[in-house]
Amino acid sequence: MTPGARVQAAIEVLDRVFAGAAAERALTGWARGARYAGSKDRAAVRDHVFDALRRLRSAAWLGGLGDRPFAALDGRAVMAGLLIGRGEDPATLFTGEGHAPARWDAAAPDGPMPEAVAQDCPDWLLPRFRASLGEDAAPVLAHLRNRAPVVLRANRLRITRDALAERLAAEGVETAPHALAPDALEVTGSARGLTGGVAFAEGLFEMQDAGSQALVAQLPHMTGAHVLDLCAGGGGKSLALAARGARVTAHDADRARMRDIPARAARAGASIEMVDDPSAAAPFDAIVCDVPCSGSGSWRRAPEAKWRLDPDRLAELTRTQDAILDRAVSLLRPGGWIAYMTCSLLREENDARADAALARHGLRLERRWACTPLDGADGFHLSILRDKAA
Ligand SMILES: C[S@@+](CC[C@H](N)C(=O)[O-])C[C@H]1O[C@@H](n2cnc3c(N)ncnc32)[C@H](O)[C@@H]1O
Repeated sequence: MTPGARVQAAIEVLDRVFAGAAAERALTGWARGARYAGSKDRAAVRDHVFDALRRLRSAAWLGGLGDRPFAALDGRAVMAGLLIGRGEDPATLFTGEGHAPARWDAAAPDGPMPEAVAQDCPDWLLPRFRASLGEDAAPVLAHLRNRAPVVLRANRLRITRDALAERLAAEGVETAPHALAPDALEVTGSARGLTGGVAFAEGLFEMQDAGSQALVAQLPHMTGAHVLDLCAGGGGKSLALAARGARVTAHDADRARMRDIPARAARAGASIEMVDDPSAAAPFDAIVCDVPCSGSGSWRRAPEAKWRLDPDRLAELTRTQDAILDRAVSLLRPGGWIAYMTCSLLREENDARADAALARHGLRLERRWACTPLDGADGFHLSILRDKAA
C-alpha cells in the first residue's frame, strides 16, 4: 500500500470507531477485508488510528471540526488535523491519486487552541487531573498524547534480566534495563516479531509495563503465602505474584476473562488455581484487588477510553471499587493485607477509595505508592491495607 492508501484506510477505520465500534475490532474488520495489506501496512494503519485517538481533540480542531462530540467526528478531517499537528502538510498524502484520500485544501483554523483541546483532554476531566496530579497534570497529559514504551518482564523463574537481554539481542531485539523495576527491559529498537520469537515461546518473558512490575515489587514479602488475585482478568498480576513465590488463587467476576491463564501459567512454569467462588478457599493471607478502573494511566495504549469515559461511568466505577474492597475484607485472614491497585491517575479512584475502605473497616495503611508516565511507565496506584490484628 502507498503511504496515502494507508491514511485512507485509517480514515475508514476511524469512521467506524466514531460510529461506535471498538478500535481493535474496527482494525480487525478492516484487515479482514484488505487481503492485499501486508504486515507492515497493517502496523502503519494501526499506528495512524491510535495516534489519531491519542490526539483526537487537537486533531479534530486542526482539521476544522471545532469541538464536536465523539460520535459526530469525521475520520478524514481528523487524519488531516493529525498531520497538521505534526507539522506536515496533508496535501502531500491527500493527493486524490490511486487509493489516497481526496485532496485536502482547507486551511487550519485561526486563533489559539483552547487549553483542554491542546492537551487532548475532555473538559470535565481537566480539573480532575489537576486535583489529582497538581503540577504534574500538564506534563502527564502531554505524555498521554504519545505512544507508550514497549516493556517486558524477564521471567525470573526461568532467566535473569541480563541473560534475557543477551538472548533477545541474538534474536535481533535491542533492549535496555528500565530503572523502575528490577526485571524490566525496555525495547529500544523495533518490537516487531517480539512475541513470535523463541525466547517468548520458552516463557523467558511476558509483556508487562514497568509500572505494573514496579507495583508488584512494592508488595510485602509473600513467599509461601496464599494470595487471592480477586480481579485476575488475563492473569498478568497472578503470574507476577507466582514469580514472587506466592501460592496464587485467581478469581474474576467474568470467568471468561481468565481463559488465557492456564496457557500463560504453563509457559511461565507457574501454578495458578482458578476459582468461581473464592469464599470456599478463604481466608487468604493476602488479597490483590486489581480493580476495574478508568484506565487513565494506560490511555496511551487504549486511547479511545479517554473519550468514552463520562462522569456517570466514573461514579459507577468507584462504587464497584468500594464493593470489591468490601468483599476482599470479608475474605482476609486476621492480620493479612489487601493490595488495592488501579491503572488510574485519578485521585477519586485511588487514594480516595483506599481511604474510604480504611475508615469503613478500621484497617491500617501500610504503604502507598504511585507512578505516572513521567516515570517512563503507565500510571498506577497502590495502597496496602493491613488488618489491625497484625
Ligand atoms: C484491571 S482488570 C484486571 C487485570 C488483571 N489483574 C491483569 O493483571 O491482567 C479488572 C478485572 O476485574 C474484573 N471485575 C470487575 N468487577 C469485578 C468484581 N466485582 N469482582 C471481581 N472481578 C471483577 C473484570 O472482569 C476485569 O477482568
